[in-house]
Amino acid sequence: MKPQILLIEDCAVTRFGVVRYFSKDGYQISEAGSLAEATRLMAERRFDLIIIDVNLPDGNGLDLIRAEREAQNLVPIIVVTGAGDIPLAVEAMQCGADNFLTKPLDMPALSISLAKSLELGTLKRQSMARKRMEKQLGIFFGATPAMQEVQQVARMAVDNAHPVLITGETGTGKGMLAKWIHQQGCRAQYEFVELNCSSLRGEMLSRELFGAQRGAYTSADQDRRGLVDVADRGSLFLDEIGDMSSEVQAQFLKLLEDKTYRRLGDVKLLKSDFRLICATHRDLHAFCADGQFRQDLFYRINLIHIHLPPLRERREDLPAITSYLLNLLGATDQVLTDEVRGLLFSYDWPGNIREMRNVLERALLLTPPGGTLRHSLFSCINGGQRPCPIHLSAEPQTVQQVETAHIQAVLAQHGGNVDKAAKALNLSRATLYRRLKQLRDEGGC
Ligand SMILES: Nc1ncnc2c1ncn2[C@@H]1O[C@H](COP(=O)(O)OP(=O)(O)OP(=O)(O)O)[C@@H](O)[C@H]1O
Repeated sequence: MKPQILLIEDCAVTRFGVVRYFSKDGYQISEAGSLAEATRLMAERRFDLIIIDVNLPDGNGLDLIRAEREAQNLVPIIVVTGAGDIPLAVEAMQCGADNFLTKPLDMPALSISLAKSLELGTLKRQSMARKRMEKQLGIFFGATPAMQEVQQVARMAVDNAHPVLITGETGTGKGMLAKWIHQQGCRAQYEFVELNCSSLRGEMLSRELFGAQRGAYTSADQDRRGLVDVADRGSLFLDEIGDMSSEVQAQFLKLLEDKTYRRLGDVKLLKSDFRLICATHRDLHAFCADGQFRQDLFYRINLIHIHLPPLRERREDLPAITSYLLNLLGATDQVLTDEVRGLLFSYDWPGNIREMRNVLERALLLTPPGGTLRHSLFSCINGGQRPCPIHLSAEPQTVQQVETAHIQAVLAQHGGNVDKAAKALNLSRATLYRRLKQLRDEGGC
């Protein structure tokens, strides 16, 4: 990606010289002859560096520097002043400019300053991204073959720019995985922009995505950037894409195909280079079949598909996930007894990892200092109703149902410990794993 530079300078000759000199070095330079023009360009696009003259026909460049820094914008700024304006240059540095040069411009000196400031900008963004990342939770993958595959595909997704579609029930970690993919990749220093498509309908959703020009609708008193623009060079995460209304689906498909879009009420075509990650708990195949979701859009977003299995289909991971979450919640001293493991194992976790985290959090609050989780867990799972131990029903059952129930009961009895359960069932560990997988594939486990 070419570094995008905004040159704000009212002298056309100086602009011409700078553009000619730096375009051959692989920089993409946009020109503005006034503050108003600069503000318009900055509303449309993100720049990696700004070169600004202090005295402009419609105002003072210092005001722009102040506004950028107040808005916590880290873009590096180089100030250009006349030789006699040194006090102004000092003031510009106090306002947050990164460097200054005097006119007439010495191009090799500007070239060095440009390279250094760009490097500084990258370092600042990386440090911000690292801080953001540190605040976020780590992600737990798990050791079951299904989750190993998830991890493998997710790693492959990190290394390329194709759209990713993450499916799975609520609370399985779709949002977390989307963030993880963004943070591991080369776009991590730019924004991760998240939008839940089920929360907004029709025009509201397209306004949010594509932005709007001033006057496009009654309360639009200024130009508004869309999230597609904010995600430029970063990632755009569209959660619950299955709920996107059909008119927005058509607009979004056009953006993916043409790589351009228009703000609401605007005629100008805009560009944004974002990495697309989508998630849904819906069955998009079924949605396509009954016309609720566009097949062509589905093909576009489904290049890399990652399905996160629900917790009940990977019970073998339960003890490790529990320990992981307890660590995360600061309860490193809690020991998982076989009884607690059995309890966790005998519940289906319809809310998946989110529910498990909430249950553990609540249980820890109810546990007296130095106490064990046991009793509080019983009251927190399943709204205080102790989960029933798995037992054979009085209804007639198939052999497969009986076998499934028996395997689950034995695993629960041994706190999800596959070794112990296999011994009790007189099976080898490998056979038990194979049997579990087989029952799952048949929809029994
Ligand atoms: N792999 C994981 N490792 C650690 N914690 C997880 C993991 N997956 C989910 N969680 C926990 O569950 C919570 C919910 O995760 P997330 O929002 O990513 O799920 P989701 O599948 O996107 O849910 P929804 O479909 O309801 O939006 C997270 O905030 C985190 O606490």
